[in-house]
Amino acid sequence: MSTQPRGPVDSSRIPRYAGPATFARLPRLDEVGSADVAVVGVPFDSGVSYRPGARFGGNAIREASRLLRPYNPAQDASPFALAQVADAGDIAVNPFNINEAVETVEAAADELLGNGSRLMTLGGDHTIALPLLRSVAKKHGPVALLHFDAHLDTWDTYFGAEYTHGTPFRRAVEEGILDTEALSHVGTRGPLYGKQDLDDDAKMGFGIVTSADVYRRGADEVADQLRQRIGDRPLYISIDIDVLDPAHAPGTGTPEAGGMTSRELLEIIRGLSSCNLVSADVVEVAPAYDHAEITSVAASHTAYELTTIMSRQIAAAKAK
Ligand SMILES: N=C(N)NCCCC(=O)O
Ligand SMILES: [Zn+2]
Ligand SMILES: [Zn+2]
Repeated sequence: MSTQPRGPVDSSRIPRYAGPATFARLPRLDEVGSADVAVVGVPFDSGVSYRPGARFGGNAIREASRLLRPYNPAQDASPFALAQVADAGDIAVNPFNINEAVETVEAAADELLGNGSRLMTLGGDHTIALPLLRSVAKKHGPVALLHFDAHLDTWDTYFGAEYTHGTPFRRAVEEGILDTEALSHVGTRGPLYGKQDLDDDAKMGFGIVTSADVYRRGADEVADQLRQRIGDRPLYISIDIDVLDPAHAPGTGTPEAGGMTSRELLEIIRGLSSCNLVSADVVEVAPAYDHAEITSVAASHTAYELTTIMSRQIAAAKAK
């Protein structure tokens, strides 16, 4: 882009609580024409196995993101000046037909990615990671996956349904859209259906860094290990906000005790800033169970760090 990116509304002139919410008060995509990073919402939660409400997650994250500021000291970058980041609004998905919804998300992602954007998707339940990965793989080939979640999400079916929030990554492995040399779950914990869940997961190629591992080894060491595994492969990061302890993210549908702190999550992400991040999602924010925006604030900062990584890389590529 020859012109300077258009950044967020200036919160020193227009109070940050005024006006309709876009992510980080950024311009809408239709105001700037095209974007290097498109922030897109997917208000869909028909794939959940327990508490519903993640369909409201994207807008809750946008509301909570009003307080984000333009300079990110943790990555020494001004993400919205380095690249054009814009809010692409929501993908209008059918809440009554999961298969159709999955197709709609894939088609919408194809269009945004086809216009040269990287995607920062705000969920929505975790079902939507599958069509997003399909779309990213069409562009980049099989991608490395870093999956932050309390859950494996490699289960097979629920009530006979193959597209649910507990099954996206098994489907993705079956479809050959993931690089099975570089698949990791981070933050896993809690009861499973049986030991077989772990055996199946390992056969698919996943490595696991549990929530307890993060606590014992610390964020820097975990990030180092993940970076080595990923190398320079195109990377997709999928963040289920229930990776955080319910104290840090009460507003979610399937909470599990013993999770990571938001500080640990943010520090691990920052430690991945040199990775080739091609797109990312933050999912499973269900504001009806939230208090004082605890969960949506954590999610907005998570998306901010991910966006910063993408913007820095876009700027570095343009400078070459
Ligand atoms: N992806 C999330 N958040 N949860 C999956 C839980 C699936 C289950 O109920 O066993
Ligand atoms: Zn989960
Ligand atoms: Zn999940």
